[in-house]
Amino acid sequence: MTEKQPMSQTELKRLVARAALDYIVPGEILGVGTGSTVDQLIDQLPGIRERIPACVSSSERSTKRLEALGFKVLDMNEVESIGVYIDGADEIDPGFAMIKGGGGALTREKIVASISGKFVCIADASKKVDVLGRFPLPVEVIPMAAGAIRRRLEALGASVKLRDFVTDNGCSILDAAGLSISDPKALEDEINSWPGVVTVGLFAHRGADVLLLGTSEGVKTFRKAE
Ligand SMILES: O=C(CO)[C@H](O)[C@H](O)COP(=O)(O)O
Repeated sequence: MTEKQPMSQTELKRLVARAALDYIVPGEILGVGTGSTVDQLIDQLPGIRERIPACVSSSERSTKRLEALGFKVLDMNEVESIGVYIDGADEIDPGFAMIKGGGGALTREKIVASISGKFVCIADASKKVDVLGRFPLPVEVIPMAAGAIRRRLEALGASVKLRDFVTDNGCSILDAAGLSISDPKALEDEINSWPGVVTVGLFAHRGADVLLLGTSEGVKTFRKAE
């Protein structure tokens, strides 16, 4: 008898992406995030094309992929609200606060999420943690402030690296490792208050509403407590 092989991370991502299709409301504009899990989602959207009149995307990368598949991508200024936003995460805690921005799209992700009624997070099981901070926290900054923000993050105990990357907004990203984030809302507020910070990749005030987690036993669905 052949033993069943464990699913690869890519297969888990495909699985949760497929499960997210059920959350798409026919006729509503869809908010589309960024990353390898979302790429799996985008690749499955043509199968339900007739349900999606248009999308709002959180990055040039996702926009290109959506447009290549023939989807209409609206500028966010043309849209007042979005029903459902589907995106991945680098980490998610039991309160549904997330670290995002591993792919560098944190600011636009936060903007699109802010006008979305429901945030559906799609992630493989490795992303679920008890306390945020194992994944380095991305902070998008105005380039001239990078040194000052780095020092402030180091004062919090982080070890900080400047990412070799320019965001879609023409800004820089600092990755702050070694923070154990027990109060994500307070840290989100604090870092966002520093002059020169565009966005911190903590999504605590606007966390996820639904988590679709890809596990070896299949997709597990978690809903945020009211
Ligand atoms: O926040 C993000 C991009 O800015 C992504 O959602 C996050 O990095 C997860 O990516 P992946 O699905 O590739 O693991």
